[in-house]
Amino acid sequence: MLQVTNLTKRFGPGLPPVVEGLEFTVAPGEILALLGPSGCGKTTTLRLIAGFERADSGEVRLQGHLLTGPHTHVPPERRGIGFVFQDYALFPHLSVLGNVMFGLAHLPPRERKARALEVLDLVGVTLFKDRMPHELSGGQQQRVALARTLAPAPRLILLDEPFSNLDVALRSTTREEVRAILKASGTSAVLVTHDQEEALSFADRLAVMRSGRIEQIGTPEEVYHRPRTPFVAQFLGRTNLIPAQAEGRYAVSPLGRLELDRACRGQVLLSLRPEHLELVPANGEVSGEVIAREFKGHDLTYRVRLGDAVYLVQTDYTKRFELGARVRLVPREAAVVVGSGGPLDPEPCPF
Ligand SMILES: Nc1ncnc2c1ncn2[C@@H]1O[C@H](COP(=O)(O)OP(=O)(O)OP(=O)(O)O)[C@@H](O)[C@H]1O
Repeated sequence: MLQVTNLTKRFGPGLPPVVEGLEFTVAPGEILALLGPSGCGKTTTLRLIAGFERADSGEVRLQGHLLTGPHTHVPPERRGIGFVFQDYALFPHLSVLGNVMFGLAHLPPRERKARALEVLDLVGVTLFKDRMPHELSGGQQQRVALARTLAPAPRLILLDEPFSNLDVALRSTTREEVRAILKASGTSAVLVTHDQEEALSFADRLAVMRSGRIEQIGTPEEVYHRPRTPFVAQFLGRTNLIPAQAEGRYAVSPLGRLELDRACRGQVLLSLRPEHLELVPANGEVSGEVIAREFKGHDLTYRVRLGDAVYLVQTDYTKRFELGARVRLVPREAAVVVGSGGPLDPEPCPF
């Protein structure tokens, strides 16, 4: 559906690129999330795809048609792409129905109304069709904004932090609903967010961006469980980064002998998430000390000092260890190799 090739953008001569050499595709009906810290170029990428910004180099194609290229810049209104912004941007002087009909000016009046009612029904706000935007809750306004974007049946929808103005509870339900609506209508989408949980739960695939580049792209499970760099491992939730000496499928580490997710040799940096470690009472072996405990309702997170390092371990709420308890850290999963140990590696891992 969407193909982005080698896309690069600078905001001035001599300035570093804000987006550099971006490459990704979005399949028909697929939802891709662009995730990354503030300022890494997510919104600029969306604006380049929408045509609000001109690229310095690279291509954007929709269903094979060139929209952005060396000598091509199709204007935003002729791209067949919908856009949902963070602040909904509903027209305050138009009713819900009026807002949704606005983007359908090309249709005869009767068809406009019928199509608007159809999408209002799809997003579940038909009851509010005659209300003004200020008479709706944030979540309802967001659904109307989505209806307005869906009404002209765009081939692709770009969503820029669309849930960030909603409170936590409304946010997750609206997110689920919007995902279901996109799936029901078979619309492809690119979502920009800096919220890891949102990207993991909303997207079919996600791209983790850093300083204008994609550091890793894959399904949420792949990127979460098999991060390929320390940055990706740390950005997608909490993790323990552990230096170790690899020898095939195992490594010697401060936690003892660890199984690795792939064969490697030499100094490596490993990632083990807090939920992939278990705490066991120690009986004289090499042990760590529980130095902090954080109760989070359904689970507990412990901080354990072992040697010079402090490790995070997440256990279920039934595992109780007192502060000062001596414990052993036992991995429940293979450690993930996320980096080589440094320039002195005799045979560094191939990344
Ligand atoms: N029109 C512009 N002129 C100059 N610099 C810009 C312009 N738009 C964005 N930038 C810069 O480009 C960089 C990337 O901005 P962008 O908005 O794409 O990041 P982002 O990842 O979406 O961040 P956030 O999560 O904070 O919205 C920032 O350093 C920003 O200041």
